[in-house]
Amino acid sequence: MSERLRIENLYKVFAKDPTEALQILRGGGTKDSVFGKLGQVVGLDGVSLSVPSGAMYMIMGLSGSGKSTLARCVNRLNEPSAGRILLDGQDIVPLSEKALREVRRTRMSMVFQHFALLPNKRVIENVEFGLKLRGVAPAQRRKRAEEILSVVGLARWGYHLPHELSGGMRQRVGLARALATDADILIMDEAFSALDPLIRTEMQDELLRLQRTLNKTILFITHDFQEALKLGTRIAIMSEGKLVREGTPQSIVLEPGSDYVAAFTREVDRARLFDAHSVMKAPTVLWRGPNGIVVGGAGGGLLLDQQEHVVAGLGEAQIATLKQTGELPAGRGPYLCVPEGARLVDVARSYRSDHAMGVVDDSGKLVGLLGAEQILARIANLPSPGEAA
Ligand SMILES: Nc1ncnc2c1ncn2[C@@H]1O[C@H](COP(=O)(O)OP(=O)(O)OP(=O)(O)O)[C@@H](O)[C@H]1O
Repeated sequence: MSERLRIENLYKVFAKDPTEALQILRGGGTKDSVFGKLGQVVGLDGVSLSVPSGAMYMIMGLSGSGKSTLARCVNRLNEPSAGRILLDGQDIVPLSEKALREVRRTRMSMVFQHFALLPNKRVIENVEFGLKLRGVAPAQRRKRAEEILSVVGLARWGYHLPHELSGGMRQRVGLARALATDADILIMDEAFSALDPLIRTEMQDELLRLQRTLNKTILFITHDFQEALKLGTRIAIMSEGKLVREGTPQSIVLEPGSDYVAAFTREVDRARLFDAHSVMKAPTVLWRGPNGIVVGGAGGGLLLDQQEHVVAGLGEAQIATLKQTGELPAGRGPYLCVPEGARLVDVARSYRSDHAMGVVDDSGKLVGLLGAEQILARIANLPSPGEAA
């Protein structure tokens, strides 16, 4: 996946002259030590990250950790004190105010927590707003706004005023306004945090649905780890202005790397987070012949064709015979195959103790084998069987 946004050693000190604070930070000092010595607040302390094109990239952390400052530096509402922000390879930090306005108008859109709609303008005019700023002709922008309102499920609400809509609907308008400009980067700052829990879940599902077709690069700020896990393709966790952990949701829960991050992961529903790929074992080849390949697994084995697609199961007795004789025995056993992206909760539902279970990729090729022990160990957060504690 190509890189859309890259942040290199970004610092933000809220001070007229950040020189001394930067020296302290670069010399290993902390946000606290800068405040203690200089009375200056550090927003960002040497943050570097890379956002792939099409990512739903979550910036997560406790209040005051620097999430909003990071987002505001990216769209340059905050002036970075040092560092580079590369948008498709171009550093936007040194850009003139005029060039910056152009970047903001055409390349990035914001969705805010409290919607930031114009209260006296109808919904459709709010959605058109970014296009108007870009100088798009009235008829054309109206058509685009109508299209995008129907994408977010508000086709019938265009001629209402924002206050006539519920909170969830207003946030759909905020989303529609951001999507209407066709900017490829969306910055969503706690966009769903003000919504009631049920509406919030609905909006999260809606965003996931939209993202499947829109494929935007989304920087999503949240203080809610569950939201980060649900939406994120990658998560960056911040503390005291620093980026303390970055990775996929599964990798962060598996290896938090610090007590600060581990504290977020305790309540995670592992069965819904982890997939078959994350716990499967590499297939062990037991036999290879002109008619296929036999690989071993819990509850028996699997017979594969030469393309490594599963064609049959082999029971434990048949595997024992094969091991004794070195010949492929007659008779076949039951088997199951699950896609590598299947969540463990669904894998567990289909599990049968007397079936060998294969994990297959999109083309149906076997990529791993799965037994009950691996599934249970991951759900219970125990070391996987065979793994050191
Ligand atoms: N304009 C400002 N002037 C001075 N300090 C600021 C300013 N904006 C933010 N800060 C400070 O920078 C630090 C990071 O704040 P920021 O708002 O980025 O955190 P956050 O993780 O987004 O928190 P929250 O979830 O509460 O919004 C905090 O210590 C905050 O007090």
